[in-house]
Amino acid sequence: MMKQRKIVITGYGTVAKEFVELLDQKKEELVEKYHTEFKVVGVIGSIGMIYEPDGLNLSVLHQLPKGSLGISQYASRKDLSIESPLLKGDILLECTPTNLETGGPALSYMKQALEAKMDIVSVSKGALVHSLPELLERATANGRQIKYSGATAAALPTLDIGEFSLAGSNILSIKGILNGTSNFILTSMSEGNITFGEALHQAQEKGIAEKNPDLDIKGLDSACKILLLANGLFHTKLTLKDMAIEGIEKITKADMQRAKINGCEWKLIAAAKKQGDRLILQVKPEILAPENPLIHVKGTNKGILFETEEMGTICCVGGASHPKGAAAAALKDMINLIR
Ligand SMILES: NC(=O)C1=CN([C@@H]2O[C@H](COP(=O)(O)OP(=O)(O)OC[C@H]3O[C@@H](n4cnc5c(N)ncnc54)[C@H](OP(=O)(O)O)[C@@H]3O)[C@@H](O)[C@H]2O)C=CC1
Ligand SMILES: N[C@@H](CC=O)C(=O)O
Repeated sequence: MMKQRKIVITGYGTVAKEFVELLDQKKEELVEKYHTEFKVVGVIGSIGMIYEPDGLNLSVLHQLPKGSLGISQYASRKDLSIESPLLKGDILLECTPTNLETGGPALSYMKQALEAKMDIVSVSKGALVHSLPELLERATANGRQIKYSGATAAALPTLDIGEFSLAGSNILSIKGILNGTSNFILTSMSEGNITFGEALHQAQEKGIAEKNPDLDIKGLDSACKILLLANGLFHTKLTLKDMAIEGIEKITKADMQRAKINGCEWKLIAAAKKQGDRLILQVKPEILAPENPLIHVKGTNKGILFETEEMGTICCVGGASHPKGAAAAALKDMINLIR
C-alpha cells in the first residue's frame, strides 16, 4: 500500500535547499523502493511559512534563492500568503542555525512538532545539545522518534554504526575527526602553501562552515557531535560543561612540518572513553602516528574509530562535509523512520 509522509522544513538555508533538490530528483525512486510519497508541504523561514497541503512544487522552490528571500519569492509566484509558522505534517526537518546557548529556534520548533505528533529529523545541533534528554522524553510520550544523523557528522555514518552495527557490543571508546572545516584547514595548511584564513574562507565558500565559524575552529562543533554520540550510545546525560574542548587555532605550519618529519599529522580528535564507571569526553588537537587509520582522513573528509570489547576496532572514513551529504543524511533518516 502506498504511504504518504508530509514534511515541514524549518530553516531554508544551504542544507534545506539541497534537500529539496535531492527529494525532487529522487521522489519517483522513493515511491518505487519504499512505497512512500514524501511531500514537502511547508517551509518556515524567519519571515514566516509557505504552506500547500498537497505539497510545494519542489522544482520551482529549489530554483529560488535560499532563506526568507526564496520563501517570499515562492509565495508571490504561487499567489500564497506568508503564514505564521505552524507545525502540521508527519515529519519536521530542522535546519535552522545551531545556537548552543539557548537551543535556538530549533528548540521551540521541535517541541511544537512533538506536540503535533510529528517525527523529527534534525541536521541542526543546538536544540539537541541543549535539551536532548527532555526532547527524547517528549518524543516517547507522544510515540514519536527523533533522528539526528545530520547533526552527528552527516554523510559519515556514526550513530547508525553504534546503534545498529555494534548493537549488543560493549563500546569502550569512540575517537573521531568529526568536523570537515577544521580538517580541511589542517590539511590545506599541511599540504598546500595556504594560510589558516584562506583555508577557512574556502571552507565557507563550500557551504560547510557554521554560520559562526568559531564553532568549527574552536572545537565546539566536534564537541557537540561527540557529546550527541556519547549520550545516544552510552545513554549518559552529559553536557558541554563536562568536556575539555580545545580547537585548532594554535597549531602553526611549523608544528605541522615538525610532525611530518616522523610521518605524523596533526588532527582535531573528538573522543569519548570509558574509564571505570565514568565516560570521559574531550576534543583536542593530537599528533597521529602513521599507523593510526585516522591519519588518512584528508580535506573535508571525516572519520570515526570505535573500539569494542567483542568486535575489535571498527573504522569508517570518508563522508566529507558537504551540504548535499547533509541533505542525504536527512533523507536516510526519513527512510529509516518509515522502515
Ligand atoms: N552546511 C552543512 O554542511 C551542514 C550544516 N549542518 C547544520 O544544519 C543547520 C543548517 O545549516 P545551513 O543550511 O548550512 O545553515 P544556513 O545558515 O545556510 O541556513 C539556515 C537558515 O535558517 C533560516 N533561519 C534563521 N532563523 C530562523 C528562524 N527563526 N526560523 C526559521 N528559519 C530561520 C535562515 O534563513 P532566513 O533567516 O532568511 O529565513 C537560513 O537560511 C545548522 O544548524 C548546521 O549546524 C549540519 C550538517 C552539515
Ligand atoms: N560545520 C560542519 C558541518 C556541519 O556539521 C563541518 O565543517 O563539518
